[in-house]
This record gives sequence, C-alpha cells and structure tokens, in this order.
Amino acid sequence: MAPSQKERALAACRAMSSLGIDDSKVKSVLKKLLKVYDKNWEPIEAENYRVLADAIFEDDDNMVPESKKKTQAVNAHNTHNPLASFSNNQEEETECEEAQMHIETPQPLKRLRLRGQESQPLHPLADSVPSPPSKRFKLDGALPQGGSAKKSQNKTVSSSGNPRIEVHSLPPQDGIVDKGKQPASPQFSHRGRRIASERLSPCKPSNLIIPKDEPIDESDYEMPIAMIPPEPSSIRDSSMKNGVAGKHGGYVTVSPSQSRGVRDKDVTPTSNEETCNVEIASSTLGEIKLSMSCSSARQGSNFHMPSRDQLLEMMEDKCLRSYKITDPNFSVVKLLRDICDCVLEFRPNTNDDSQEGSMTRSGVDVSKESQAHSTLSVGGNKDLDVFKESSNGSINVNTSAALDSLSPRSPFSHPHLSDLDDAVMISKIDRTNECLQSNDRKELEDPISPNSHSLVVVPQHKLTVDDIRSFHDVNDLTKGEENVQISWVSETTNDFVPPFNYISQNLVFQDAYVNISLSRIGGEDCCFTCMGNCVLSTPCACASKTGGQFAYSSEGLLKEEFLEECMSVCRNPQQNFFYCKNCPLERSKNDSCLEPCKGHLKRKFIKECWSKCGCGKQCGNRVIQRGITCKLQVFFASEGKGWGLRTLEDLPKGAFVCEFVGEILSIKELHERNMICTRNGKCTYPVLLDANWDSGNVKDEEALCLDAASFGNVARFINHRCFDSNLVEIPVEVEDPGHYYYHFALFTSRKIAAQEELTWDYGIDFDDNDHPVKLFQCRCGSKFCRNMKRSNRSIRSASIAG
Ligand SMILES: C[S@@+](CC[C@H](N)C(=O)[O-])C[C@H]1O[C@@H](n2cnc3c(N)ncnc32)[C@H](O)[C@@H]1O
Repeated sequence: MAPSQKERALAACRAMSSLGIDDSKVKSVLKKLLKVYDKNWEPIEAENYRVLADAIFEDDDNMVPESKKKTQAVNAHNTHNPLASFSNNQEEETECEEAQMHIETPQPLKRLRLRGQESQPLHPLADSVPSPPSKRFKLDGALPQGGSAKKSQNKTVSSSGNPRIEVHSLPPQDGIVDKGKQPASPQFSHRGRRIASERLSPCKPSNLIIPKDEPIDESDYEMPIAMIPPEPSSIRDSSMKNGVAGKHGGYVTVSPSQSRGVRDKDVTPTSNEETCNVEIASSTLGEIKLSMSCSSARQGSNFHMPSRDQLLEMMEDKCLRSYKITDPNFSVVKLLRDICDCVLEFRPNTNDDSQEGSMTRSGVDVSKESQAHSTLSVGGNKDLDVFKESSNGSINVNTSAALDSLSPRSPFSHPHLSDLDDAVMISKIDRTNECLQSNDRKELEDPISPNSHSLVVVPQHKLTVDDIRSFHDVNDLTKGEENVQISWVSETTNDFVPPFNYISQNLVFQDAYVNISLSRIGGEDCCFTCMGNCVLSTPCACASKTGGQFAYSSEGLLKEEFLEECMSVCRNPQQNFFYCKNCPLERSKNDSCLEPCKGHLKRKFIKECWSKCGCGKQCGNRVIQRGITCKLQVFFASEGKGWGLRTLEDLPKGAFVCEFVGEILSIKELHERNMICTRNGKCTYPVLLDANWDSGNVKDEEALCLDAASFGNVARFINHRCFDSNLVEIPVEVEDPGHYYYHFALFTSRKIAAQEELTWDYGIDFDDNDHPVKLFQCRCGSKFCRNMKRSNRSIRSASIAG
C-alpha cells in the first residue's frame, strides 16, 4: 500500500531533521511544494528530498535580510558548517579560529558562497538575468529544477580588479559528482559533519602553505590551499598525481592556477584514505592547467566516473538550463578555453614586444586518455590538453595553455613548421636567458599575489638551465622505453630537445578504432602450426601477404627485391596512386562540397608472425616487434631543419631502424587537432595510415593516422629528404589483419655510414596546402628536392608575370 500523505510528510521531516532543519520549516515549505507539484510527492522525494532541501535554502535566503547575511555567514562558520558563506574579513577569521573550540551543533545547511559575495544572490546570474519561472525554482509557484545540482560558478572581479574564476561544488555523494548544494540526505549530513570534525583542529593546518590573503577556513571549501607542483624532472608524474584522490577529496574543484613555489610536502593527508591535493598546479614550464579531482575514497567503491561525453553533455545541459544560455554554439570546451584565455590575459605585461598578441593564445582540447598515457601533454602539441579519467575515481581536466603563449622564447616552444629559422631558434637557450637571468637554481617567486585570491596568474617563467636540460635525459631520451639507450646532443650548449612524452608503442588517443582481438585472426592470417623460426623453413601462412615469400632474409634484413619494390612505389608515386571514391581525408574537412581524393600510395605490406602463431619470439619473421636495435642519436641538425636523427654505427641496406610511433587518431581527430594547432601556431607530426583506403568505404573511425608531436618515439626527429632519402617506410601488419591499423616501419634504403643523418621522404606535395602535414620550406639538400623546384617554378612564373 502506498504511504499516506502523513507518513510521507513525516519521512520528509525526518530526512530534513538530520540536516538540522526543524519540522515547522519543513512543513511550511513542503506545503508550498505540494501545491506547486500538484500533490505529486515523487519529485519532492527524489534524490533524498533534494528539491525540498533546495527549496528550504531558497526560502531561507529570501527571508534573511541582506544586513543580517554577513552575521549569519559568520555564525554558520562558527558551527563548522561546511556550507557556511565565506568572508575575507579579518575579524571573521578570528571568530572562525575561536569557533574551532566550540562543540558542533547541527545547523541548517547553507549553500556555498564566495568571499565578498555574501550579499549577492546565490544564482550567479540571478540579478542580471531573470530566469523564467519554468526554469528557476521559486516558491511562488514556479517549478524547481528537478533535483538538478546547482553550482556556484562565479567570475568576479576582485578588489584589485583581477578576475576570479571559481567553480566549486560540495562534497559529492553516491556518484553525484558536482552538486552545488548539499544533497539532502542523512548520509550527506554525516559526511558533512565528518568533514567539519576533521577541521576541528586549527583552521590553518600548520603544514599547509596558504596564499597570503586567504582566510584560513575558506581553503577547505573554496580553494585548495596547497598545490603540488611537479618537480622539474617529473612533469609526467604530476598528472598521475592528479589521478589520485584529492586531499579535499569530497570536493570537485576546477580552478585555473599555477603552483610553483608550493611544494609537495605542503600537503598532508588528513585521514588514511588515499589523498593528494586538489590539483591546480601548473608545470614548471608555466602551463596553466585546470584540474578537477574527485576522491574515490569518499565516493565509495561503487563510484564510477562519468565518461567525458556524459560529463560534457551533462555540463552543457546544466549550463543551458541554469544560465539561460541561448547560443546554440555554446560548449563547455569553449568555456574552458575562455577560462584559459582569461588567465593568460591577466599575465603581467613584459617588455618583450614579441609577446604581444600571443599572450592570450591558449588551446583547450579535451581528450580522453588511458591510464597508460595519462601524462601531461607537452611538446609539439602543447595545446593538446588533457581530460583524464583515471581508474581510481578522479577526473582531471588539464588545460595547458600554450607554453610559448607565455614565453615565446622558451626553449620548449615548438618549431613553426612554416618557419624553419624559428625551429632552430626555439631550442636556443640564449632565447631564454631573459627568463633565466640570475635565477639559476633559485626558487620561483610566490606567484600568488595578495589580490589574486584563488586565481593565480602565471608569472614570467624563470627556468633554470638545469630545468630545461633535465626534461630529457641526455643519455637516454627514451627514459628506458626502448631496448637501447638513445642519447641526444647538440653542438652548442644552448640547444635543448623540446619536451614530449616518449612512448615506444602507438597509443589510441580517443576515437580511433583499433580492433586487436585474437578471434579476428583467422587461420590464413597466422601460422598456428609453425615452430621455431619460420624464415628458415617453408614459407607459412604469414608469408602469403608478401607473395608466398617472407620479406625478411635469414639475417633479419629486407630482401633486396622486396625493398626495391617498396622504394619504387615511394619514388614513383604517380604510378602507384589509388584514388578513393569517398576520401576520408576530404570527408574530415566537413566541407559541404567534397573535393576529389588527391591520391594515396598503394603500398606493399609486410605481415609479421605474432602471438597467435606457433613460432617463437626470435622467429625471423618478427623484426619490428623486437624494437630498435641499432645505435641512434638525436642531434641538432645544422641546416635549419631543427633536430634530426643519426646512426652511430654503419647500417646495412634493408635494416629495420625504427617504427614511427605516436598517438593513433582518426582522420577527423587529426583535422580537429590541426585546426586548433593552426590557431595557436602549432603543428602536428602526422603520418597517414592510408595504404588500404581503396578497400571500400572506410569508416571515419577506421581512417587512421599517427601523430607524434606530443607522444612519440625517436622517429619524430627524422627529417624529410626528397626522393633519395636513406630510409623507406613500409607498412607492417602485426596484430590487426584488417590493414586499417598497421605499423609504419622505417628501413634503410641503402648502406648508411655511422654519423650519417637518417632521413625519409615524407611524401609531401609541396603544392598541396590542404595536406595534413603543414608545409615547410624544404632544406633537404637533395638535388631532387621538390620544394626547390617549386620555389624555382614560382620565381620563374613571378618573373614571367612581372
Ligand atoms: C617530424 S619533425 C622532424 C624533427 C624536427 N626537425 C624537430 O626539430 O623536431 C618535422 C619537422 O622538421 C622540420 N623539417 C624536417 N625536414 C625538413 C627539411 N628537409 N627541411 C626543413 N625542415 C625540415 C620541419 O619543421 C618539419 O615540420
């Protein structure tokens, strides 16, 4: 039997009383709500009476005269109410400290407000944008937003005129990540009290560094007061820290900030739950990062992070509803980007004119990453920002503003492909000396200005030579990812390899469909019955894709004939082009009018034996799987090509050198990335996996490429040479028989002497401005240089025209 009205009312009173709300208040609001909902209890009871609690708060706010609000806020503070309004008043701070001695008494929970906003309406837009009755809850008869969380999101102007951007939520529960009000549930109130009692000890934990003007208690609820900066040499680790539950675990905080000068040790766990800061750190390189962390420990084991899409969708929906945004192009990603832009706008001016115009450049891309490469994205694609989901129940939204937005002369700036002199210049330490001036090994200034509140603006970076140098180990760029060490050198002491994440195997970025499953590998695609070394016996099934003969000799080199055929394909592209009917590259541009396919090379594949085969790891038909074996070195190429790769030993013809490794993207993703990069003056290092696109209508998620700008291996340093390069690329199929995903392996096309630079022909048509590889002024030095011919052509046509 359904409970009676009376029973339902009693249950509501019980739920509210555990929040310290007395029955008479509950009843009066309940009455109004029932009227509004036409006696329908369901929306009122949903989410543990969230609507009811919201209504009570709203009612309270309406009733409290403005003049009394401040006092009320202080009182709330004194009772350790976690939702007490904030104040930056010194007296209140003292009262707060005294209040720590009091015994906790339950108080009606109040919503979070930000300092200086005590007199402001709770809804950030309430004053300026009157909400329609159907959207905003009013007790005068309008319907509440059914249980929707309200978030206090404010862009305020501090007394100094600095903006403050803060997004705060209250401790989430039961998987609800971001609620602006305390969920009206008994569980919550326990949690609320627990947090409050954790705070019973001094408001200001002695081991926390607090921004100069931060009233002590605010830190718990408004902003994390301690921020963990990554150590210069452990920028990658910093993002992993993000993946750990935050010290302010129950909270979700998004805050653009920068944390240099506040150390790891400044954060002390408050309980034995796994803790870490609520990460708002930037890297020592000066990136601005928004970071959102959520404690798994506090959510409970059944807490699951929403997917990126779910979260974005929910956020957009919420913004549209709550803030009456009517712009159909509104997007949360854009909002994040704007936040970054605002942060950068407030960067202090410098005398360097060259920085003008670049200060506000920032980029936000939101990407989902596997834990495996949940590391800070830096390097060529520094604007590729990362939205991380980690398995331990944390979300990190990192928006790294372009490094060279902040310091165009940073050695970590990326070369603009269109300007090779820049490419050379970027890694010159003398360009950073302005930043370095007498700062060697000195701690950075406290970036937190007295008026900055929780928005901390990145000051001029002051990197030390050691900071820059230590990003990549000079003895081993690969950080142990490869079987061999790969050193890097430059002829001067002023060149430093730009930062990027070294990976030795391709990793899917997000949408790319790479289907590796044993069940897809049929009998024709592997050799179950083989044993030992296939190359030494009768060709098995794996040789069928190379005409019944293995591509490799018993010495592990490419067979002469096979190599020549591959080289001929690359060197005579016109004769080996195929044209797709519906080209994924053209499709990715999203133009209303598709251009015809410009052609792709029909390449010869190698098929290597793999784990489903019966042979062993040392089988001669498993070459690229064994990784790099030759001695390589990254060096600063003197001809204006930036960094390059060379061999330190003689290499025979047909030897495997390395694979081109990077993030696996769909062509659409590459296009989007290129758009962002173009806006920010950055570039991608893409390689198309297009050798099989003639096989039919390639689906968007199957049209793949690799981008090695931010995550890549040593091949990202190999420069281009037109036509007579000493390396040739060959598609190698290992785990996926589908030919959409394959490995892009580089073999020597001739004997190469020790110390020679390794080059391959990128296959760029220097006349094709639409090509995903951004065009550059080729300095390959080959007598067959296509770019040179083009320049000559344009000079000739210019003189004819003139
Ligand atoms: C894959 S990266 C090669 C490594 C790069 N040199 C570096 O310093 O990181 C490709 C970029 O190197 C430069 N590059 C490669 N080959 C070049 C060439 N032949 N002439 C001029 N620049 C070249 C261009 O800036 C190009 O966009």
